[in-house]
Amino acid sequence: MSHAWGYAANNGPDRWADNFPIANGPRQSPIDIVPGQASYDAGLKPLNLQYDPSTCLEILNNGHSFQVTFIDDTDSSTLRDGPISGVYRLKQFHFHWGASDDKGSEHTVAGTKYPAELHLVHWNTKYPNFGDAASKPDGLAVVGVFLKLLYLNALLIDFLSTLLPGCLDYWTYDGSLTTPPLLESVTWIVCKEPISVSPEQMAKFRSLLFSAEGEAECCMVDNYRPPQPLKGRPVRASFQ
Ligand SMILES: NS(=O)(=O)c1ccc2oc(=S)[nH]c2c1
Ligand SMILES: [Zn+2]
Repeated sequence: MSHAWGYAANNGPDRWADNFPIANGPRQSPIDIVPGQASYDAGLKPLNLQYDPSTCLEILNNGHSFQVTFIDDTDSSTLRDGPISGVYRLKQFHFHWGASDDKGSEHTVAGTKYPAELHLVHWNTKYPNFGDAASKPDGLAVVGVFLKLLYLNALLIDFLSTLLPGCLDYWTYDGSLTTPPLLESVTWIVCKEPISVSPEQMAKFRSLLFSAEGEAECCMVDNYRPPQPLKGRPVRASFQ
């Protein structure tokens, strides 16, 4: 039976535990990152991200976000080093955002919400595919990048906009998918430095629809899960 989970009052994050009891598990995501409580780990390596844009397969509205999916049958777009060992392949990236600029990110930094958050989803190639990896404690690695608004003219912002910040300092902790099935298989890597987005780009996000054709139009906004209990987990920083 397919679970009709969503972000509305009757099927949103507070109701997910009804069908996905792991929602109250020991390593749920997102979390509030408190920089002063993160411990610097000199053993953490710099992130090694190698992306080949030609392996982009399709852009789709999956009813919860819009997602850019990649061909993941070779090591053409990968994540190595950082807090992980081995090679993880990029499967897809997607975003979470708010109805207004004061909310939208899933992770927060000392309580601060950003207007949106990018998730670059990778799976551990020691497993045969994403689906199998998603059920393993070291199966997935998601790089989270905060988006902040920059009020520049459209030409300049298009020139500036990239998927990754210049500085790849990050926090890392063991967590989960932030949407059902909420599997506790994600090594989270959250970049300290946000990337910039224009008001026009944010407006485009907010013009997407949760609803399918023929249904009453419902704008895709506030598709974020709020921070979950840390339950004693360590949060490490790659920077001092
Ligand atoms: N929001 S997220 O934790 O990056 C994430 C990543 C991949 C996913 O696949 C399914 S299914 N739900 C997912 C949630
Ligand atoms: Zn996500």
